[in-house]
Order: sequence, then C-alpha cells, then structure tokens
Amino acid sequence: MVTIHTDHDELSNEQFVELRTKCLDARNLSYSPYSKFRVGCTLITQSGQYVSGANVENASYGACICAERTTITKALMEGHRQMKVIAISSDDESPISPCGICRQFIREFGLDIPIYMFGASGKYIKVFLKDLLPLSFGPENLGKQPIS
Ligand SMILES: O=c1ccn([C@H]2C[C@H](O)[C@@H](CO)O2)c(=O)[nH]1
Ligand SMILES: [Zn+2]
Repeated sequence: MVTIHTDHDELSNEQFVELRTKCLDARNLSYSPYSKFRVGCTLITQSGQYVSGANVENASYGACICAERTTITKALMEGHRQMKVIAISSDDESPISPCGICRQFIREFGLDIPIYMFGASGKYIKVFLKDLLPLSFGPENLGKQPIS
C-alpha cells in the first residue's frame, strides 16, 4: 500500500502556501485543447527557487508532454539540478497522481522526493516517489548518483 502523508514537514508554512498558490496558478499555462484537462506543476529547487509548468498537448496525441516533465525540463535548462519537492494540480477536486513516465522522470532526482498532489480547492496529499515507483530502475543501476 502507498503511504499517504498529510503533513508538509520539509517546508515552512510560507513555502507550503507559496507552493500551493503557484501550483494551482500553473494550470493557466496549460495548452490542452484536446483533453481540456489542465495540469499545473511547481517544483522547489534545493536552492529554494520555484519553477512552474503545465501539460503541453499536440495534434499528434502521442507527442503530448505532461506538466511534470515540462516543469522538470524547464528547471534543468535553467541550471537547477536538485529538487526538494514537486507538486501537481488539476481542475479536479480529487488530487491526481503522476503518470508512469513522469514517476520515472522524477526518479532521476532520488527516491525520497516528496510529491504533493493538490485538488482544485487546495486540499492535498503527499507521497514519496519510492512509494509510487517501488523497485525502480535509476541512475545507481548505471553506476551514477541521482542528478546533482
Ligand atoms: O499527472 C498527469 C496526468 C495527466 N497529465 C496530462 C497529460 C494530458 O495532457 C492530459 C490528459 O491525460 O493530462 C499531466 O500533465 N500530468
Ligand atoms: Zn506524466
């Protein structure tokens, strides 16, 4: 069973509120004319910076990119290499969970990354990557450390 957390222990109250606001706002960045399913994402880097993104769809449906991967790629291209937490939101009241490909993408940053999932009204759950992707394949299997 996945352990579901309801704390935000690794963040101050201010950081948590900012994360929630930015993550819900990030839905406005979504380009999702096909599914009309807006997903926002915000991550906090180890240095405390916030990076946001959203899902980007394409007329060739298979080319769609999830919010998590646009955001992580944006952060990497801006020079950030370590993330403290990542958060996602949608227009659903129930928090949504990252898809399999995004779980693997987050895995590159370590097993202990907290993933916040916000419902549209701000209620949330938190899970750890290792619980969403048990027995995962990662950089260590290729003799590498998580991105740093
Ligand atoms: O965690 C998720 C789940 C889905 N989507 C996007 C992909 C697609 O654009 C739309 C519907 O699947 O939602 C994300 O961005 N993140
Ligand atoms: Zn995904």
